[in-house]
Amino acid sequence: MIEIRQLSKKYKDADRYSVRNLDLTIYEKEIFGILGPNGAGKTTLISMLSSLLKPTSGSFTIDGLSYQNEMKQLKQIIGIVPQEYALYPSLTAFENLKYFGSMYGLKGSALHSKIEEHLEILGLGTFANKKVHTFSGGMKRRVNLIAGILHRPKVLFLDEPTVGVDVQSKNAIINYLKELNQKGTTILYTSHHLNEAENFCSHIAIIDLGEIICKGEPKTLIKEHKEAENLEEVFLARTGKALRDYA
Ligand SMILES: Nc1ncnc2c1ncn2[C@@H]1O[C@H](COP(=O)(O)OP(=O)(O)OP(=O)(O)O)[C@@H](O)[C@H]1O
Repeated sequence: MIEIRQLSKKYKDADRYSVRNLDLTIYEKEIFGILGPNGAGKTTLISMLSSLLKPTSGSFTIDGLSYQNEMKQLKQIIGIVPQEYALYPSLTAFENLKYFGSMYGLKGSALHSKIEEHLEILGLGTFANKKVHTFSGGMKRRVNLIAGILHRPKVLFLDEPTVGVDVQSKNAIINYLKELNQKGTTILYTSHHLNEAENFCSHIAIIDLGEIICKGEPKTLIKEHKEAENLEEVFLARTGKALRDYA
């Protein structure tokens, strides 16, 4: 489904690669977690795959479509939920979602009922006509999520979709994503919540300094690390305890 070959990114004027010669295959219907310390290259990787950032070298295909030659078709089959809210604060939740839906060619009563349905599922039905700047962080995260999936993408990219939200919102978001996955959406997400990733992901890769240092099913990785009882302990065993500060 997603074939990544020798993908690299070096930002202008940077003295090191943020993603380096990365090879990875993600299969259809997987929930794949990209985990790693601060500055490991998670956002850089997901931004390249979701066509927000141009790779320095290497290639990838999504559902057989190449980012170099078939970008237009590729953009139609992916959904993006970025780390920063991509919402207009002075518009209502409904108006925001109408705008995002129309960007994907959705319109009329079909779009309206889709928006209402999703707002309802994510507990925002009664807030449809309230301006987004009045929303809490958890409410904004849920609207941000709906904006990325209204067009029913085959592949969904999410960059830390549960950062800064309470347990209830996190629960609603994760359950909703599981449902989408069961209906056939392949999910690639980044997170620092290793407990969440352990339960949510079918497969994970830990990256550090732009390279994959281990990958597999969470349960298998925990078994392979004799000293580890959970994914967080695998993570610390593989990435160490040193702080990661780069500028
Ligand atoms: N626009 C940019 N220009 C230069 N360097 C950048 C830019 N964006 C990111 N970097 C650098 O690239 C590296 C990878 O950053 P990236 O944001 O991809 O990491 P991350 O794993 O998502 O980190 P975090 O967990 O903190 O979000 C870091 O060293 C960062 O400083």
